[in-house]
Parts: sequence; structure tokens; C-alpha cells
Amino acid sequence: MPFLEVNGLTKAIGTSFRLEPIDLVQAAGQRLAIAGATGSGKSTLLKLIAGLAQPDAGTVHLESARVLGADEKLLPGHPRIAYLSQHYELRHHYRVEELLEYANKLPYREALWIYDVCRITHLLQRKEHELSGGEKQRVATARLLIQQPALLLLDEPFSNLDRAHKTVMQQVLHDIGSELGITCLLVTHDPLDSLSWAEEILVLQEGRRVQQAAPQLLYRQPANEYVAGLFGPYNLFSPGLADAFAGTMALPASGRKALLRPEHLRLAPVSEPGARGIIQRLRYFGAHWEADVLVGNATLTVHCAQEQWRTGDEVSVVPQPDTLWFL
Ligand SMILES: Nc1ncnc2c1ncn2[C@@H]1O[C@H](COP(=O)(O)OP(=O)(O)OP(=O)(O)O)[C@@H](O)[C@H]1O
Repeated sequence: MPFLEVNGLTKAIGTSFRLEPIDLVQAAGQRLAIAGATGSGKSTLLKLIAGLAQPDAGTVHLESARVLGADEKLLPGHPRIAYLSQHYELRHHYRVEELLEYANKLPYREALWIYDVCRITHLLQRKEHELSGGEKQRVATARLLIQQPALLLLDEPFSNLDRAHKTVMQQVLHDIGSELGITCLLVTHDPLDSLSWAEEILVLQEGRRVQQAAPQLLYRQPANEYVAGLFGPYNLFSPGLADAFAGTMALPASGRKALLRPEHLRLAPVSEPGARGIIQRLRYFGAHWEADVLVGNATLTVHCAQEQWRTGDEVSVVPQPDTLWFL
């Protein structure tokens, strides 16, 4: 049996939301993320996996043993599953070391290793109110890890973090898996935050599983527009425009809509074959520029590497080979 196995997990909340039967399998050590828009059911699914809510139907097994639902136990939860909520709490006025000692089941040297992995060793003497939000989150994570879980579930670990703290948390999560051997499963409304971490991402839309795949595949070959939008900007071509582009790439016409990311298009002089258009707007994003180009009655967004273009320029929009994705 796999490390974590979810079968037909279902839950209705009120009359307006229902988590449709969800199946999922996670191997030990596999870095898995669940992504979806606000209200798509991510937290509901995570709590069901943790045994903190009661499913209407379906089962969760961890290491071959069934995880009981919240109504089947006096104290909801599972000793081998740690759950880091978005609303974790640390006791006020205590030093970090005291907060951790209280929960620690490990010899001090082993605990110190976990504090290193969580990048909090330098914070041990600080009091709770002297920590930033990102530091508090890493202390809360360490407090869970010293209780020796096999599976760490994290609800939106990157929300409300600035870029620097987000990067540290991404490194911490990576090391929790690779150095401590603890399997992590996280949920996020912004899958871009976990692209570099996750080996696989399951996407939820209105309580349904719409796609599960490696991040590269989800990014380039999304199942629908909703998945495409979760992973950043995209151009949606009408069937007519898609077929025109397909022609420039020596692909057969399909009569279907197609999707292309802005970086899969480039601007070229009109002498190059492509779709003829006029630059309407240029935006600067540090590492690249982005141009809005009017092609027929569609506005395409195109990455451009240099500052060589001006608003009003007539250009050819050229797709990169093998990037057109038909929906
Ligand atoms: N206690 C509750 N009472 C009523 N409705 C709820 C409750 N908890 C969740 N819901 C509803 O269930 C749906 C799924 O909620 P859930 O928190 O699982 O979504 P989510 O994808 O985690 O969203 P977010 O990213 O905003 O946390 C939402 O429509 C939400 O409004």
C-alpha cells in the first residue's frame, strides 16, 4: 500500500459546497501540493486527510492504517500526521526555547538539528513577540516536527510572507523532506509558490479534481482555462487565430481554441512570418518586458527581452516551436 492513500473522500459543507469524491496517492518523500482558487475545497481536503474533520464518505490510509475521522475519536487528529494551520498559535511572552521544550519528545541534539533545518537556531532565546510572522511560522513548524510526524500537512504556508521569508520557507520545506525524511503535503491558492518545490500538483476546482501532474506539464498543458490561469498569464486564441498560428508552425488546423504563454511568443520585424499586429502597450517587469499586441481583434501578451520596441510599432508575433496547446 502507498504511504498515503485517499479513496473517494467526500464532504458537503452547508448547501453550497461539496467536495466531490477525491482519490489521491502520495509516495513516502514525494513532494505533493494541492492547488486551487479560494473556496475550491483545499483546506477541507487537508483537514479530512489530517483526521480533523469527518468525511461523508471515503477513506484515508497512512502507512496502511486507516486515519479515523474527527467524529470517530475523542481527540481528533492522528499521532503520525502534523497539521500546520494558517492560524497556528504560539503562547505569548514565552521564549522560543521554552515553547519548543514543552513539545519536544527528542534528545536535545536531534531537536537542535530540526531547529537548524527550520532556520530558527538563532531565535531560541527570543520571546514570541520579538519574532516576525515568517519566524513565528518556522517556530510553529519546528514545534510540530519535534513530535516526530511521518506526514506534515501545511495549509497555505507561503501566504502572508514577503519574498525573503517565502524563499526561506521554501528551503525549509525542501530540507524537511530531504534531511529529516518527513513527507510534506501542502495546499496553496498560488501554485507559482510551489512550482520549484512540488514534484506533483493536484488542482481542485469547485470541489472537483480537475488535473494532477508535474508542474511543468500543468504549466504548459493545462486541462482548461482555470488551470492555465492559476499558473500565470496566458493567451487564449480563438479557433481561427489558433489555426493561423498552427499554419506558421506546420501543424494541421484543429478548429479548437489554443493557449500560449507570453514567453512562448516573440516579437519580430514584419519581414518574419507570423501574425501581423501593432504594439499597444509595453510594461517593464525587471527581468523582461511585456507587450500587448493587437492582432486582428485579439490582444496578445508577449514577453520581449529587450527595449527595442515602441508603442505603435508594427510587428510580427512568432510562436516558439512546440508551444501551442489546444484546449
Ligand atoms: N465552517 C464553514 N461553514 C460554512 N461554509 C464553509 C465552512 N468552511 C468552509 N466553507 C465553505 O466551503 C468551501 C470550501 O472551503 P475551503 O476552506 O475548503 O476552501 P479553500 O480552497 O481552502 O479556500 P481558501 O483558499 O480561501 O482557504 C468554501 O465555499 C467555504 O466558504
